[in-house]
Amino acid sequence: MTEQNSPILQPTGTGTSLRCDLVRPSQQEAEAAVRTLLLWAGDDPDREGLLDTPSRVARSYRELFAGYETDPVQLLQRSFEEVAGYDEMVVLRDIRLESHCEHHMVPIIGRAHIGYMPRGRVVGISKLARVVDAFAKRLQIQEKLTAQIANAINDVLDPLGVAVVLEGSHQCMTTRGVHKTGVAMVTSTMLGAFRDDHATRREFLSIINGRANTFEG
Ligand SMILES: Nc1nc2c(ncn2[C@@H]2O[C@H](COP(=O)(O)OP(=O)(O)OP(=O)(O)O)[C@@H](O)[C@H]2O)c(=O)[nH]1
Ligand SMILES: [Zn+2]
Repeated sequence: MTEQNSPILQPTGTGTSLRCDLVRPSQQEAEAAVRTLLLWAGDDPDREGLLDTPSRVARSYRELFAGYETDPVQLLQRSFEEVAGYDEMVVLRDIRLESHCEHHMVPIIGRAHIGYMPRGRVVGISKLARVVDAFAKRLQIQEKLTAQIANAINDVLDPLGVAVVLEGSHQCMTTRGVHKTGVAMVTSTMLGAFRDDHATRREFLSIINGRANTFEG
């Protein structure tokens, strides 16, 4: 099924706008779907412990997939020009990453590292972490997530360059399927100076590698 005709809300293109032509089912319909899955798993949705599970899962989905409600462009709109001529790279490393893979709907846990070379304007650093969440709290593959974060920062801030590196542990590989633990998927998108200038890229990579490289998957 292609992105064009997929019946779920999802980002288009490089990923800052959402399809709005899709109708969200009611809470009641979502709960009925969870009930069906409980039966499918082989359990009894009417036993005491599972009675509230459909409504909990529906609420939990709102939280886990809150990124569909967030506009990353808006998050990056507020920037500051009073930086006393600061024109070196800004790096935010080890941003906790929590996402869900679009194939199995199980967690991807890891870290994001973001660098950019400001062109006279900087953004509040928490906004970079919020942009990670805006895209991560959707159904994702890691390559697309990486590109979306980098492209959003590049499009809105128009910096001299952007670098995004993600390290992710995919639970669809650790708790099911091939069952390989301790595997990190590493993806990167380098734009502008980080793509064209080897020294800039090296400086960024040495900054993000200057610490213990472990995370809980
Ligand atoms: N490239 C990429 N692959 C991913 C990502 N997350 C999960 N996958 C892979 O997506 C693939 C889906 O493959 P399928 O053969 O359709 O699904 P499956 O039968 O459940 O595959 P197994 O996981 O091998 O059991 C698997 O190889 C996953 O490891 C991701 O972020 N990027
Ligand atoms: Zn998966």
